[in-house]
Formats: sequence, C-alpha cells, structure tokens
Amino acid sequence: MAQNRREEIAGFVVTAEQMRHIEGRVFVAGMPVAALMEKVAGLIVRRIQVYHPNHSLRVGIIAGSGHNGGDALVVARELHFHGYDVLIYRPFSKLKELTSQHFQYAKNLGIPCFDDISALKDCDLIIDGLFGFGLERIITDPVATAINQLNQWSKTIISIDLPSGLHTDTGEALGIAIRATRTFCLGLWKLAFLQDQALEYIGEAELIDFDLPLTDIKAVLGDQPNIRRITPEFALSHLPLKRPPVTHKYKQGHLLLICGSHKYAGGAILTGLGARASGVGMLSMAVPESLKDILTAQLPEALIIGCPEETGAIAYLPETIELSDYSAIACGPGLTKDASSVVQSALNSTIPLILDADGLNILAQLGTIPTLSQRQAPTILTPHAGEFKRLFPDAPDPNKDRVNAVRKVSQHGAIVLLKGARTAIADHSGSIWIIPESTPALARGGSGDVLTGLMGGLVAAASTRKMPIENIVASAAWWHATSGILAAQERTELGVDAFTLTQYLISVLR
Ligand SMILES: NC(=O)C1=CN([C@@H]2O[C@H](COP(=O)(O)OP(=O)(O)OC[C@H]3O[C@@H](n4cnc5c(N)ncnc54)[C@H](O)[C@@H]3O)[C@@H](O)[C@H]2O)[C@@H](O)CC1
Ligand SMILES: Nc1ncnc2c1ncn2[C@@H]1O[C@H](COP(=O)(O)OP(=O)(O)O)[C@@H](O)[C@H]1O
Ligand SMILES: [K+]
Repeated sequence: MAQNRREEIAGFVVTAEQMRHIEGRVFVAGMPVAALMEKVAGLIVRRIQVYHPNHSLRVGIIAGSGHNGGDALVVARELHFHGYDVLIYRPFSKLKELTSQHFQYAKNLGIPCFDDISALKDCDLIIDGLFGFGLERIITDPVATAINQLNQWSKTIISIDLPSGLHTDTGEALGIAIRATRTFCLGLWKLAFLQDQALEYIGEAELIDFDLPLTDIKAVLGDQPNIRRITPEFALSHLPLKRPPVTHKYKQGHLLLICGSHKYAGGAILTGLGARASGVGMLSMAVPESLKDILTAQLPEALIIGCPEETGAIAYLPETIELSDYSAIACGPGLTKDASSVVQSALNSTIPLILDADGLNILAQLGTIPTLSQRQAPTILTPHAGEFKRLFPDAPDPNKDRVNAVRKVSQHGAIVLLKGARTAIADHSGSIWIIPESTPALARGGSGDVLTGLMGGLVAAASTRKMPIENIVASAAWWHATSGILAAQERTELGVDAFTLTQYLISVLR
C-alpha cells in the first residue's frame, strides 16, 4: 500500500456506526459481502502465517453468529487447506446466512466442529471470531462462561477486528471480554483501540487494510475527521525542527514557567529540562526565592526569577514580571495548593497559558468553568484522571469513555489534554486527537512535569508561526510519549525516571 495511503489511513478512527456506514457504501457500490469477507479473511490468514508459520499447529477457531464469525470460518477453511490442524467451536445455533454457509462448507470439509469450548483445550493457537463491531449488549451465559474458561487457559489468542466482548466505541468489556495476545483491527482503527480500559484486552494491535476507498471513508467521516490518531508525520510536521537561518532567540518564543516550592523543588527542575528540550528561544522561570540558586545551577541558560515566598510556596509574582512580555506561560508543577494568587495572576494574563498539577487543583478551587469563561487567551489544561475529576466533577468518568469525557468538557473553552495510557486531547470545537502509542514506563512521578515544560516551550515557540495551538499540544504529547517508548526500549520500563526521560527528548527526534 502506498506510504501516503498508509499514513492517511492510520490517522482515522471510527465508531461501529461509522464503520457500518463506510462498509455499506462499498456494498452499495457493488462489492459483494461474501467477496469482501473472502478478501479480509485471506489477509488475516497471511498475517497469521507470518506469526505462526509452523503448519503442524493445532488451531482452535471460535465462530460467532455474525460476520466476525464468518471471517473466522473462512480463516478456518484456508488454514485447513494450508495443512494446519483446525478445530471449530460454535456457541450459537442461529447464524447469519453467509456465516451459516461458511460453517456448512467447513463441516463438509471434515473440520471437527463442537458446541463446547473445552474441545479447544489442547490447541496451540486460538482465533477469536466471536464478535466484532456488531456486539451490542452484555455477553451472557453460556458464552460468558466459555470466554472466562478461555481466558483461564492463557493461550495465544488472535482476535479478529476486536477482542470479543469489547464495546467498539468505549472499549468497555460488556460483561466479559477475551484477553487477546494480538488483535487484527480490520480496515480502520476502531475507537476502542484508543481507550485506556481496552488496552489489557487488545494485546499487540495492528491494522489490516482491505482497501476501503478514501472517498467512502471521507464521505462518512468528513474531510476534517472529528477524531484523529496522531501519526509521526502529523506530529513532526508541527515541531519547529527546521529553524530559519536568519532568526534570533526571541523569534523562537519566550516561555515563562511558574513552578516549584520548598516541597517540590525537583518538579521545577524537570519542568525546566522539558522546556529546554523544546528548543524555545528564551526560558524564564518564576520560582520561590530560596530555589533560585539550585535552578540556576541546573539551567544556566534560563532566567531564574526569585519570587517572595510564604510557607515554602510562591506568595505572589514580583512587580518586575510583566506577563505580556512572554509568548506563553506554563504554570503548576510543584507549586503546592498555597500558590493560588500566582495562578490567579497567570489566569488574568492575555497570552496562551498551560495549567498543570497544582495549577489545575487551584483552578478547581477557584471554580473551573466560571474562571475559564474569563480567560482572554488560549488555555490548555493537562490533567490526569484525578485532576480531571476535581476540575469537572459533573463530567463523564475519565476512566470509562475518556474520549467522550474530554470532548464533553472542551465546550468550556479550554483545550483539555487528559493524560493516561492513551492521552486524549479535545479543543473547544470538540475535535479530538489521540496519542495512539505510549509506555507504562511513563507512569511515574515527574513525567507529567516534563510534558508541561516541553509543551510550554513548543507553544511559546509556535506563537510566531501561524499554527493551530491544539496541533502543537498534540505534537508535544506525541513527542513526550515517543521519547518514553525509546527510553523504555533502551533501559526497560523500569528505567525511565523523569530526569532520564528529559535526556531522550532530543535523541528520539534524531
Ligand atoms: N460488514 C461486512 O460485510 C464485513 C464485516 N466484517 C466482519 O464482520 C464483523 C461485523 O459483523 P456483524 O455486523 O455481523 O457483527 P458481529 O460479527 O460482531 O456479530 C454480532 C452478532 O452477534 C449478535 N450479538 C451481538 N451482541 C451479542 C451478545 N451480547 N450475545 C450474543 N449475541 C450477540 C448480533 O446479533 C450479531 O448477529 C466485523 O467485526 C468484521 O469482523 C469484515 O469481514 C469486513 C466485511
Ligand atoms: N499506563 C500508562 N501508559 C502510558 N503513559 C502513561 C500511563 N500512565 C501515565 N502515563 C503518562 O505519564 C505521565 C504522568 O503524568 P502525571 O500523572 O501528571 O505525573 P506527575 O504529575 O507525577 O508528573 C502522563 O504523561 C501520562 O500520559
Ligand atoms: K473478535
């Protein structure tokens, strides 16, 4: 597939309903359903043979009543012809017409078929064709018990389209779901693949493209799809990698970080190191007076502004600071909840503002929605799920359908970046960007501080370029996650402390 098709296809995300509409257009245009199923199953078989080339394997096929089951039965037949030892488990008696035909043919070929999953107990590999994007309700017995049994065996399981049991859009397990080793998502990425709660069921995910025409995809999703997976090409195109030969430090942006306290001096350093890696032209840091020396030692290129302090936190910003002198402010890491006046000052500014950590907790105390309605310039909030709930107590649970949660709150004017295994970003128009790959190595104190500094630097640097601020935010989050992935590859998932992460920000770009 041409590289640019691959990149374009990888950026789309669909709900079950959108997938149904797109496929419907293909059938209306003349592609027979059976032909498409044959094509899809053929592509699946090819991928299976890449991972499991040993043809003496015993393969257990689970076939549901719909076309996911149809896919699985075609796979069963083809693997059988390739010499694999194939068994079929069929829990449902009533099958869709096409699925029923494939079942009949498999049976007449002499492939053993059972209505009890224990018949698959000695298989080396399981192919899950129970449900795809047609799953519409909680799974009940006897199938629920069968799935539970299957999960106990902890065998290698390859799921077709989705791990059976997952809601296509929210990624929620409807009662129970198959824990797949690997999932082949068909045609276009389903929204479930970008929901934190689905990840433990999906295993390794890969997309199988079966040539859905871009015209049909765009006819349903629109030219500017509402939800996008951040691809490397998109992210890199928004980073200030190419510096014009004629430039000076202020053209590359001037960021003001407001961070740190006696209790959290390290947070200020990590935020500063994240900002350094962004390439921002000038970096200023407002920290409590008593941290000035340590910050200067760590970040000699930064202008460190010592602020009056009370109980170890910044009491207020000195008069010398004129907020409009900066191209962006990032405020919050390590402030503690006692720094509310400085957060209030930042909120009163007329330049782009990123709020994180205690900046968010203080915003929640001030009253999120009324305070945001007063903002005169772009505001970016970077909560994790806990901070999210404090900011927006009435919003949907961010640990459930996080895409829906972040979309719902973006109507209040701020760009909201909900951190997690799959970070989701929504802008005030309700457009969503999702970082599709990350690493649990980042789930450690301090890595969020690094993101705040990195993002602040990029937003400050972008102020001189006409670029939608939400694209910069999405690229910063992609850069942060990708650095974590590289660091984890080189140092294992235990070796990515926040300081180490800052050291990978530049190398990952190379
Ligand atoms: N539409 C098409 O022609 C194509 C679809 N494809 C495959 O077909 C799948 C979609 O097919 P379907 O729309 O038939 O849906 P599914 O194959 O996901 O099956 C859903 C079937 O299970 C039943 N069902 C739903 N929830 C249930 C529950 N909780 N307990 C018991 N039964 C339940 C439904 O009534 C339906 O018959 C895709 O995931 C993909 O694997 C691909 O082959 C591409 C072509
Ligand atoms: N399971 C996970 N997989 C990938 N990334 C994660 C996971 N959990 C957290 N993260 C990322 O790690 C960072 C944690 O940030 P945060 O919770 O703010 O930590 P801190 O405030 O201690 O710096 C965020 O960028 C988040 O997206
Ligand atoms: K499936």
